[in-house]
Amino acid sequence: MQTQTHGAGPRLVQVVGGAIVDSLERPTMLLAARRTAPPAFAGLWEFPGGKVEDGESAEDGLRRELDEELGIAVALGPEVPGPLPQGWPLNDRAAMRVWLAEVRAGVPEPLQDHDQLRWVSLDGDALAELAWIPADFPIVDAVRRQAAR
Ligand SMILES: Nc1nc2c([nH]c(=O)n2[C@H]2C[C@H](O)[C@@H](COP(=O)(O)OP(=O)(O)OP(=O)(O)O)O2)c(=O)[nH]1
Repeated sequence: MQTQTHGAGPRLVQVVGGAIVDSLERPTMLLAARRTAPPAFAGLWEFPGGKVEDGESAEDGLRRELDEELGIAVALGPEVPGPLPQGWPLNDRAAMRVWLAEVRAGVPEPLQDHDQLRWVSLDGDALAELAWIPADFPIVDAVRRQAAR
């Protein structure tokens, strides 16, 4: 697991997540993934991804997690920048960097850590009505704004 310090700031576990869209060129749908564990997060929706390992870049960690969890290879698009150098705050111990991404090989399946995947329109209310992990709501908003550019 990788933790990062920035100046005198706190050590945060670095998590990475994929905002997988149907097309980086013209995004209309986002792939949401429903977690199976731990109990506090089971049944909530998230950006597939996970913790960056020691010696691994954030981007490589994201590619590895998306391969393990969904069985896909992706092309990464722009990062969805958060307020911290480590991306988006998740809790007092972890923050997540998020990239837009497009599937390049494979068909996403819930192989590990999820029991359901769902393509949801970036327009309209359906996305915000999903039961996301609470920390993810501002990220979902930012993804929508970035996808609309
Ligand atoms: N992947 C992911 N994790 C999130 C999101 N939002 C959020 O608060 N988290 C939290 C949940 C976990 O505490 C942490 C990520 O841990 P994880 O369990 O996905 O990491 P991992 O796949 O590397 O799993 P492990 O090795 O610790 O078992 O970040 C999100 O959108 N995606």
